[in-house]
Amino acid sequence: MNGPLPVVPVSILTGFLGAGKTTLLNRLLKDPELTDTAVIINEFGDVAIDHLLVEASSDGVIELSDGCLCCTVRGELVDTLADLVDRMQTGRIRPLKRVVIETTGLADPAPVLQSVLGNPVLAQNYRLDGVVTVVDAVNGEPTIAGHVEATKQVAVADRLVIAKTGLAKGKQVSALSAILRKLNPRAPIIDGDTEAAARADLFACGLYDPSTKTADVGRWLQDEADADHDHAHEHHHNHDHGHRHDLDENGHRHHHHDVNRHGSDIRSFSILHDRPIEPMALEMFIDLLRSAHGEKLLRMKAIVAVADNPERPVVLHGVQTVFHAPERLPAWPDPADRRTRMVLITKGLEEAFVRDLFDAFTGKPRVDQADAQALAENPLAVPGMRF
Ligand SMILES: Nc1nc2c(ncn2[C@@H]2O[C@H](COP(=O)(O)OP(=O)(O)OP(=O)(O)O)[C@@H](O)[C@H]2O)c(=O)[nH]1
Repeated sequence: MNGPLPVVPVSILTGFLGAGKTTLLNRLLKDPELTDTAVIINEFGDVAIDHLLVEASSDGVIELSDGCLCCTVRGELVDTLADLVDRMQTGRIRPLKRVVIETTGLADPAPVLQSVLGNPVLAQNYRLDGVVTVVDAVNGEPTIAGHVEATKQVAVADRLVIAKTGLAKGKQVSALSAILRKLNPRAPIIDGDTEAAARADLFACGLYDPSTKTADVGRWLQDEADADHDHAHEHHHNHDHGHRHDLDENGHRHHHHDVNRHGSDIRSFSILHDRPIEPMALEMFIDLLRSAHGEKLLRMKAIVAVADNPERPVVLHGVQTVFHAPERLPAWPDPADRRTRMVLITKGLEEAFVRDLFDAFTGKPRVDQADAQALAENPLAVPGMRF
């Protein structure tokens, strides 16, 4: 390619677990204005599902499922952005018009911003063109109250999109809007069901300017810039280790090592299953998990081979106590891998318990475990949850 490449705008799409980021992205990617957009998805956990569900051409979606935001950001994200420049320069891909980075729901957005804003090499080819934060109309208020990451995601935003307004009750949306306004006085609040949330210009925010945000935002970014220096040194010695980071109540980040733990009791794990699952067994497993432990289930995402039609997998989404209506896909996104994959992010709920429950319903025998028949006698049911 001749001549310098145009500087590519980078958008950050964030929001807590299950808020509706991928749904919004899928809608936006239908806008022809967003052709030649690269999407970088960072998933928390060891089995990635999101990239299968983003309806863009597969070579336009890059998956970073390292699981650790600050490692990913300092390493893989920067490498990925640099690699895209290289591919554009050597003509292997067409010049990109935009890059969208969808963070994990548990992401502290400050390190993501800092790595794009603060990297002198990337700054030659990219400019940070704004942060879009999705907030769940139903779960948003308790989520912000309970998770400092969610507060930070709101505070750094240039645009706040409230998703699932159609599911909200009473004054839920106005109460949530008042909270958002306090945390972020300037960002427009957009109803996710309106046309404004379906057009590419949602992403065109103009050069990211922390001075338009609350004083907290500037402080968090400064913390990251300072941590960058120490962290680079630390990683030089510890690169192969897992990693976790906790935020204290002021949003300061502390580093620890363990790949799938963000808080002391937050865990991510996955379940893989080779054989199609009977619809009834699946239904009962979900019913029991949701009704008995929904509060501890921050997120559940699954692509499932159901025995009644294994060629057409079912996608399941659980967000705390809310289970969304299951969706039948027309076919497997990757025909070479038709295994059931389930990713769970829990707070205070043990992996072994969930695995045993799943095994009981899918027929894996265990002498010390109630079988599916016994568990089936539990009369709990989720309205609308039928396969
Ligand atoms: N009714 C309704 N459901 C929605 C809306 N937005 C998202 N959902 C549902 O909410 C669930 C989670 O949506 P996703 O888009 O996967 O959420 P996410 O923020 O990408 O989730 P993570 O990547 O796990 O953090 C899915 O079942 C969606 O269909 C909305 O505006 N209205």
